[in-house]
Amino acid sequence: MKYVIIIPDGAADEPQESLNGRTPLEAAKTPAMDALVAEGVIARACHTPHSLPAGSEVGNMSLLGYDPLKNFTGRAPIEAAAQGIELGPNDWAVRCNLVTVEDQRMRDFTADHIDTDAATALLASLQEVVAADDKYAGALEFIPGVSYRNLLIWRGEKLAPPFTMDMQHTPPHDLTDKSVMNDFPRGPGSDVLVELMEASSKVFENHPANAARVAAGQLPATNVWLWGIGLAPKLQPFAEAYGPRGAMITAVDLLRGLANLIDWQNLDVPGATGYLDTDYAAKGKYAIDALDEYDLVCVHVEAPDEASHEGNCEEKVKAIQEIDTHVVGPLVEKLKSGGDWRVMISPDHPTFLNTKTHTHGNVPVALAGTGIQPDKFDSYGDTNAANSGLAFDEGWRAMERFIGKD
Ligand SMILES: O=C(O)[C@@H](CO)OP(=O)(O)O
Repeated sequence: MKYVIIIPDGAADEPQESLNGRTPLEAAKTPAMDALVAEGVIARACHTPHSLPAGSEVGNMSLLGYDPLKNFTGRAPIEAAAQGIELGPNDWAVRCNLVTVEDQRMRDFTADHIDTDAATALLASLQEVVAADDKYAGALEFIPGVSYRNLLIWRGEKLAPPFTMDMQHTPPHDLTDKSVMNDFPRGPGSDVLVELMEASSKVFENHPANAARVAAGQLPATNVWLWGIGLAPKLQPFAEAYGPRGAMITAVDLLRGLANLIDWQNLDVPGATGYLDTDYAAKGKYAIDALDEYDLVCVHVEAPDEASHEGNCEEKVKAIQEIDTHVVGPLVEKLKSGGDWRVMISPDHPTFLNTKTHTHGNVPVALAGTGIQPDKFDSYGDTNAANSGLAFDEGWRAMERFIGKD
């Protein structure tokens, strides 16, 4: 049996006035996804339990078949796993966005999609300041990632951090256009993170990397925004838990990290950006090739989520259509030319265009292929999922149904 999972990140949404009351998934032309539902089933799943953040970190863990209520220990340590960063039992990882805050409002949680070189230069300067300050005892390491997605590692053996998981922190993509005043890290032990954010403002203010950005008509990175703290998780290898040997295609460290943690191979695809300009066709092609080698191939596409964070309905619909044309269609054609197969399509969480952010709630899940008896639905979308008799209230259990273990 060959298995394919396709994750259109954040694709689930509410009905939109501009789409005549349809949701983006319903308005998009998705013949390949609709055909899968027509020959298979549509269900709904909740991948983000209410007691946890409605984030991709929780949603994707659940989607890959791991109960987040038992396994989730924070977002940043998953991203650290993507970079092969070893975390000891007392080491904390913290997500370190580069952001643009203006007049205490979150103008851009990506600092205008800052380029990786500028991000690296800014973080290197911040690292120098922190390294020279004895009170941090050499315990803090700012690690550049890609663009605005970076990390801070806090080595607990050198200096026990004052915070715990009880500290509250807000993802900057939840703050677009909003005041940041009440959303700095807060609660016991948070002062040190607020202090680092303030220190970064001073270091970045007159930094040459920012000067060059402003001269080029781009927004500067005004400071780091720290969130997503956590300790290293331990996940059972997927092959041990479910059987198939998997591979992941994604542009973002969060999914790469999850893949590393469950012992899947990460496959690099040139042109995969994690944004609206990603090369959808390249992702589809690499996934097709990977099926020759792996039992299971997962393709994650970040674009629908990014369009939602920008409140851009047209781009969201377009991203969904591109996924259908260049990823779902060609992959299903390849699967049907071979032996037994199954496909699952599921977003990780809804991302509402209206609020520009994630929300808890159900996502539509399409399941099709060998041994899956069709239901009465014939198109992929949020309303059909809501009306389906098949629901995975614990979203991670959809994997058991997909693999045939339930
Ligand atoms: O990586 C991130 O910072 C966010 C926004 O880009 O991603 P997601 O919305 O998928 O959590």
